[in-house]
Amino acid sequence: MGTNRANEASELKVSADVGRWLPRRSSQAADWGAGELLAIKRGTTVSVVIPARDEEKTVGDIVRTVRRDLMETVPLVDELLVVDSRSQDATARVAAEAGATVVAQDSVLPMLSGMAGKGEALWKGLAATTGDLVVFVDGDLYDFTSDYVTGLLGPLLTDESVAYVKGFYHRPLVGSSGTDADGGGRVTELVARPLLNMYWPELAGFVQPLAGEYAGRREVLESIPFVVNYGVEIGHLIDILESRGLDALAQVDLGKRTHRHQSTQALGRMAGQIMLTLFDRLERYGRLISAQPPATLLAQFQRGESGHGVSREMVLTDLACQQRPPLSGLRAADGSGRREIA
Ligand SMILES: O=c1ccn([C@@H]2O[C@H](COP(=O)(O)OP(=O)(O)O)[C@@H](O)[C@H]2O)c(=O)[nH]1
Ligand SMILES: O=C(O)[C@@H](COP(=O)(O)O)O[C@H]1O[C@H](CO)[C@@H](O)[C@H](O)[C@H]1O
Repeated sequence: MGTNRANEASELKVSADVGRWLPRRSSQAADWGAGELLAIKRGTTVSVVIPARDEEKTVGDIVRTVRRDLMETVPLVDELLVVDSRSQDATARVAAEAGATVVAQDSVLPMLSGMAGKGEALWKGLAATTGDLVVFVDGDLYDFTSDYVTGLLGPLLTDESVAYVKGFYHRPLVGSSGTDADGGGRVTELVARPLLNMYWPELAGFVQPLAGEYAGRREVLESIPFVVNYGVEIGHLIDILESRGLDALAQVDLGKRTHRHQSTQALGRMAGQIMLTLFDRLERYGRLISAQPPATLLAQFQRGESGHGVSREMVLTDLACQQRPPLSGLRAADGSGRREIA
């Protein structure tokens, strides 16, 4: 099997474009200090948006860290919003007590019927904030530091040709039997990376294409649709590549990222959502025309009362790729010209 490490002389190589992109658009969080960025920031405003569904255990520390380091000590961040994504726990209270502005996902743009999903929370967070630059940080992180935010802002504040920055990190998989130092990112390694390398090899240089920490210019984020479920990240990457080119994208090494892990079956549903998003983009951008559109119903089997002759419970989920339109279109329709339209 033709396998080689990139630094060995061998016939296998990523494309010349990716080879040029990697050193030019990859950096480290340590390259960007909060004080230096504050000096560069001037009139540019920054919003941090945290999508949070049932994150009472972790969201408070993340909020306190952003407030302490990047709003009180160095006022780099102007707005800190937690989007309470239909939580059943004390996420909203914990986030508010820690100093965040909190908005219920379904209360944003209430004229629209609410939808469930991470992408919905992110899109509503974008609508409910006003910053020129928007930083998205997951609410289930255990080792978040404010370097995540300064690292993501660095390329955006120092290079106007950069539109969108993804974090990357080592991703331990923490389980009951111990920690696998690089076992995390299971859907990334098993689904997203292989498919992106097959159909969008221009994106092969992204170390963590599904990273939940990323930042972008508002005008860019408001110009693209948001898949309302876990397909949101892969949808962003493909849409921005197609609309603005690879050089508008960058990535920053944020060190290590530990987060709450979902079950294998939950990741199966996530994988299906990501695949359906990718198939939707394959059709949208003419990279693959399928005679038969993929089905969206996923059947999974769990221990449970017998049925269907297989002595397991069959659990059905519709993974359809539903999406919100670019916010810029809503704003135009709203006619108010107001940046915040929620
Ligand atoms: O419907 C949802 C699903 C997820 N999330 C949040 O999105 C982030 C990433 O989701 P999750 O941890 O479930 O994904 P994973 O990191 O396991 O891939 C977390 O802060 C979740 O609370 C959300 O706000 N709404
Ligand atoms: O990268 C992945 O494979 C998944 C699952 O990570 P783990 O295997 O639980 O470490 O996590 C990411 O994927 C989601 C879909 O794009 C993002 O929304 C999450 O923020 C990100 O953690």
